[in-house]
Parts: sequence; structure tokens; C-alpha cells
Amino acid sequence: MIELKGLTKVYGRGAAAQTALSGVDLSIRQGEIFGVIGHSGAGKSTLIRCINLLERPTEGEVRVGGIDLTKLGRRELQERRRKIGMIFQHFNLLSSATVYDNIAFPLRLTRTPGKAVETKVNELLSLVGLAEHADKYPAQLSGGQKQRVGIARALASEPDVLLCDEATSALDPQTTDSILALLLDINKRFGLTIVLITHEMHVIQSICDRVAVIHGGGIVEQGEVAKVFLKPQHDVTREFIRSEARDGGPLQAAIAAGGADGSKAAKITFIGSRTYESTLSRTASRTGVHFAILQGTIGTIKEEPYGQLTVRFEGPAEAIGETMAELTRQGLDVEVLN
Ligand SMILES: Nc1ncnc2c1ncn2[C@@H]1O[C@H](COP(=O)(O)OP(=O)(O)OP(=O)(O)O)[C@@H](O)[C@H]1O
Repeated sequence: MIELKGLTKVYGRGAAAQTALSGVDLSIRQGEIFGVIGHSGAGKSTLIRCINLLERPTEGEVRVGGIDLTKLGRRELQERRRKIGMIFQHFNLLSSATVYDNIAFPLRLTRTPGKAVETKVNELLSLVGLAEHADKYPAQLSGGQKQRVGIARALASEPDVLLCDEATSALDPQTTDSILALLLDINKRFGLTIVLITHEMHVIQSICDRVAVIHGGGIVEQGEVAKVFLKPQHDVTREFIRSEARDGGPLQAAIAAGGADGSKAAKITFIGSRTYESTLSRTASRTGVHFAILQGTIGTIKEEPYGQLTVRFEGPAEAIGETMAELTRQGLDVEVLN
């Protein structure tokens, strides 16, 4: 659906030149929710703004639905852009227009007949849960409601792609979750491809199918969210996950204590229905090994449950080895930590 090839963006020239993106390749599938995560200055905004050419890349291809947007003339680009909706961190609403008129704006721009505008806007108002607020002005709305207006406005042109530029960064956690739920609902209902950028792992974990981690203008890691989240390969990814999990010194000390006394620490990952099964305790009782839980998380990635436990096994080395082998046979992921 979206193919970025060799995408490079350099701002400025000569001594002041600043490379924001260098040689980025990304392939985003139709109907998926694709997240790009990175620290401030990593190049996220530049990347997402290159997808609709709000920012023109210095080099590279931007293919949306098979068409390289960088090769289009002004008029054709304008036409194609209508099918790429966008929402923003600070909503970018017209402050002097009502909720209704903000949503109607893109439709009036393309001279849609009045009756069709009315039908469409009313449909969108109820989709985003703002039917009772049609006549209010943005200043009378909460942040979450403003973003709902932004989403309705972006959907007015029936886009096939929705770009979300830090769409929940200005919202509190509860409102963030309600906006994420709305985006997921829209994705399912209309099969809309969603690309979002964020600096919060929670956003990725809640609704994305796949994720790319961007650092210093390049993609350092990408893949299915469950894989990247549960088995991060790059230090930047680990940092994002650690900052959510807040594990620290005591856990590391408990892991390191193993080895000396013959115990073994391991991180065990369960995904899907396995999360709620008693595989670990059954296996340990069969092999006669004891275990202490040093840290544990149970949660969901998108709508799939997962569990990740850091445990210390105590017992004869052979029995510990057999326990880990059996857990692996049962389909759990076992990573030995010491
Ligand atoms: N218009 C511009 N002119 C010059 N340099 C820019 C411009 N926009 C971005 N940059 C630089 O490009 C790099 C990437 O910026 P970008 O805004 O894409 O990162 P980001 O990951 O979105 O960061 P943030 O989350 O802080 O917005 C940064 O070093 C930034 O200073």
C-alpha cells in the first residue's frame, strides 16, 4: 500500500545542512496499523510528512497505492492527497468554525452538494460520538473531543490512508485510550490503513500490527509488534520497553545472584491462550524444580494476551535444563539470563 524507498531528507544546505532521514525503506500493508516510534529528533515527523509530501524528500520514492507521489504534477498530487487523511498532535482545527463546519470543510472545498455534505457530516459526527456538539466551537471542547473532530474531518474525504502525527501526545492517558480505541474501530470498520508516529510504546502496544523503530534518521528495527516488543534486538527499542516496565537494580542483582548458587534465571514469554495456562507450574512440579518469580507482566498487545515472567529456577542443574527444554517444547519462549 505504502512503499518508501531510499527516502532521504536533508534540511538546509552547505554547513547548515541537517540530515533528518537517510535511506529509509519501509513497506506498509493495506489495512494494517503501522507505528513508527522514536525519540525526539529521530525523524518521525519528517517521515510521516513525506508520505503525503507535506515535506518533499531530497531523494527516494514515496509510493502510495503503486503511484510514486514524487513524480506527480501539482494537480494530480492534490487529487491523490485527498485520499490521504491526516490528524495532528495539536488538532489544527479552524477556531472560528463550529465542529460541523470543521468537518464539512474538506467536502465544501471539493464543491460537494449541500445535501451530501449534511448527510456525510452527520454520519461522521455520530461515528466519533460528537452528534450533540455539532454547533460548538473548538475552544468549548476538551482535547479528546477536538481530536475526534480532527478524525471526523480527516475521514470526510473517505481516505484510504490515515496519517496520525503524535495524535495522542497532548492527551491524558484515559483520553489517549479512548482515541486509540476509536482509531482501531475505524481501521476495522473501513479497512483503513493507518500510519502513526509516537514516542510512547503504550500507543504501539495498544493498536499497532507492526512497528518500526527510528533512530538518527534510520530504521533500526521493525516487525510484528509482539516480536519487537517481547524480543527487542536494538538498544533503542530496549530503552523504550524498559522505560515502560521500570525494572531496575534489584531485579538485575537477583538475576546475577544465580550462577553463584547454581540457580538459573530465565525470561519466559507466553503469547495468546498460553498466557492463561498453568504450563510453568505443571512442568516445574513434574521435574521437581522450584521457582521464584522475580518480575512479571501480563497484558495485551493489540487484542492478544501475553505474559512475560522473569523467574529463578532452583534445583539440580539437569532438572533445571529439562524444565527449560520442556517449556520450549510446550511453545513458550525461554531466554536464559545468567
Ligand atoms: N524545517 C526544518 N529545518 C531544519 N531542520 C529540521 C526541520 N525539521 C526538522 N529538522 C531536523 O530534522 C531532525 C528530525 O526532526 P523530526 O521533527 O522529523 O524528528 P521527530 O522524531 O519528529 O522529533 P519530535 O518528536 O521532537 O518532533 C531533527 O534534527 C530536526 O532538528
